[in-house]
Amino acid sequence: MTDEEIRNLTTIDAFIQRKQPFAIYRIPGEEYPRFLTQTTGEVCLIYDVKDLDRQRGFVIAPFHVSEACPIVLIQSEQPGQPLPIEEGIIPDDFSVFSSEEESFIASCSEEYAACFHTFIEALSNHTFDKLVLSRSLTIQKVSEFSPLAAFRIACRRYVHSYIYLCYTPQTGIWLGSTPEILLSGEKKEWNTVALAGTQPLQGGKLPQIWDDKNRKEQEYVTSYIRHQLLSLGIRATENGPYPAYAGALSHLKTDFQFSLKNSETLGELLNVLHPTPAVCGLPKEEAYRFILDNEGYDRSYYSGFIGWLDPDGRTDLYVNLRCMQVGKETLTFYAGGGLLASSELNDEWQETEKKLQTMRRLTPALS
Ligand SMILES: C=C(O[C@H]1C=CC=C(C(=O)O)[C@@H]1O)C(=O)O
Repeated sequence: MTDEEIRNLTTIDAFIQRKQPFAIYRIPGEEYPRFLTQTTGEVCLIYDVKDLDRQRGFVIAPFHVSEACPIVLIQSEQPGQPLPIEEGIIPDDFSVFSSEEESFIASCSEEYAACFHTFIEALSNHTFDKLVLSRSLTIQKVSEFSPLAAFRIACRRYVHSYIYLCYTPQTGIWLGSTPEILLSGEKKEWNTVALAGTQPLQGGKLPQIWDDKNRKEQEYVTSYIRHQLLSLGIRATENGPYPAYAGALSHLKTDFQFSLKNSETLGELLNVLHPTPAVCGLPKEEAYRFILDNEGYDRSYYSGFIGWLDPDGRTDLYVNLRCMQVGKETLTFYAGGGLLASSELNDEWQETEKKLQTMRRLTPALS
């Protein structure tokens, strides 16, 4: 493959045809996306988050690890290399919806309503303090859909988010734009965030007033992360909560900064953090089981985590939110929201509709 071919990524389809794993990702604040591939051997399959200790590579981890849905590690020799993608790769006829044209489904599906009531009952009887209910939406793929063009548009539109497009034979093609760091850092300086609570931007600006439900939802995540870090003897510096950008939405965010004596046990740390109550619930283990038993569909790699892991270099792992799986004929979008006992069915449905739009607005309209 020539430099020119990589730059224009005309060979992306060829990678998939050859079943060659790759990832392209754009870290917020960086100008160019980074590209990596595994040129020899098979990707590494891992069946326990703890086994990520001392591993290096591009990680694609599911919400729930199983035989059918393992953690996949693309073992590239080096981290992604900056790739100046040309603007010209976005076809002229690629329609990007403006927010006025976006189509929201006003009333919720029966499946969602049934799950919502099951979840609310378990919250009202105090079995749980918080639960995250999610869903997927599958649409037919139009022939003009190009994952790479969608990736490029996402980079341009969602400057504050981590954008990725990846493929392995085990996971298929995934594309996402996530605002949530799970773990990032290098050497002695590390970060994570507590991100929850959702409001649309107001005239493109961050909303400054947040109601009690949103604040409480986010506080649960903050105190969980504080507690989990302390369980490993990690005392973090906290900053927040403050409103942060996430595409056309905003969330409340608290930053955690901490040092690690060594980075030999990042797998153990990830196992303690994942899944946070931003995607799961409290108490953690019971909420995890409850979601697997009652959500009614398979989250697959949505609400898992994704990104470059390197105990001897830099790590940038994000929670896999606002994502889609690109099938042969279909596109499947995923989104969820945190529920408290006081949550309202329609509000929560609308919130998932807005989150689904993050990816939907990157796809050409069905004619
Ligand atoms: C679970 C999702 O978002 C999480 C992150 C930020 C805000 C959230 C919320 O307000 O519910 C969710 O906890 C999702 O996008 O699917």
